[in-house]
Amino acid sequence: MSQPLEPPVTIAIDGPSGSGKSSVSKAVARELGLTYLDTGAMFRALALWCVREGIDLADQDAVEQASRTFPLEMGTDPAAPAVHLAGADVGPDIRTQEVSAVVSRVATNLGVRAVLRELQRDLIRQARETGPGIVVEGRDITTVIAPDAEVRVLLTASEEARLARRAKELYDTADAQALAATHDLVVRRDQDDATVSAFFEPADGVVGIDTSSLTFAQSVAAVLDVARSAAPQDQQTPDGGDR
Ligand SMILES: Nc1ncnc2c1ncn2[C@@H]1O[C@H](COP(=O)(O)OP(=O)(O)O)[C@@H](O)[C@H]1O
Ligand SMILES: Nc1ccn([C@H]2C[C@H](O)[C@@H](COP(=O)(O)OP(=O)(O)O)O2)c(=O)n1
Repeated sequence: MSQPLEPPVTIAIDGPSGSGKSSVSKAVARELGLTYLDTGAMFRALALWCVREGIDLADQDAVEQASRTFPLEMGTDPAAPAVHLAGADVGPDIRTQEVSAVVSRVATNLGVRAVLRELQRDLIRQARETGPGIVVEGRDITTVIAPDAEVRVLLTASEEARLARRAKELYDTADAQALAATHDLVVRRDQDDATVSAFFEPADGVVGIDTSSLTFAQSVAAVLDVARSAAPQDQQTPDGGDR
């Protein structure tokens, strides 16, 4: 039997759009009794805030300034991961196609990334100080935000599988029309996002899991297997070879 995970633990999960990050991360957090942070929701909330405040997304300095002051509150309960702006629940608002279409403009702003990086690290630190740990998902968690996480996973899936999942989610079908409508929200967005983060190939020490031909339950089980077989840090080889 593998070594059990010893708290506090950070499970970092990255991957492209539709690879299963959000749904799998929430399920893993619930199963292991950990909290959950959706870092994509932070970029989405900032994009929504800028749209509502009339801040030009092309004005890099203005958007960076907004990222320092916008009234964001992130919930970390995996059963109900709420996102609030100025006290109002914006969970559904940040996932509209309007926000999805522009969020990469905010996420590719390097000033914004530096500001949100500190917020994300603070939330991880708090979770580790006050509980057994956290599952954090995004594009650069395994590489930039928490490269020292006890468990690091990159979820991937073929473009075809990812498009079909998103189309089914949005249009309840993956017919040709739905796939075409989803293309911009998945493929174009990933191309843009990949200019500032590397999330198509696992970095050194990161376990890659291809979910293309897995069911949702199998994807969750695969990540739980990786988590449960991660040896405590002090028992790992210097090059992380036993991850
Ligand atoms: N094998 C699978 N692994 C993960 N998610 C899957 C799988 N098959 C279908 N899905 C579905 O794909 C959709 C996209 O998953 P999501 O977690 O939103 O991805 P991401 O956060 O990476 O964009 C969800 O509706 C999810 O339930
Ligand atoms: N750590 C992160 C998380 C998300 N992003 C970007 C990538 C996406 O365009 C947006 C929204 O991310 P989100 O994970 O919600 O996207 P999807 O679940 O794939 O639709 O933010 C990022 O650049 N870095």
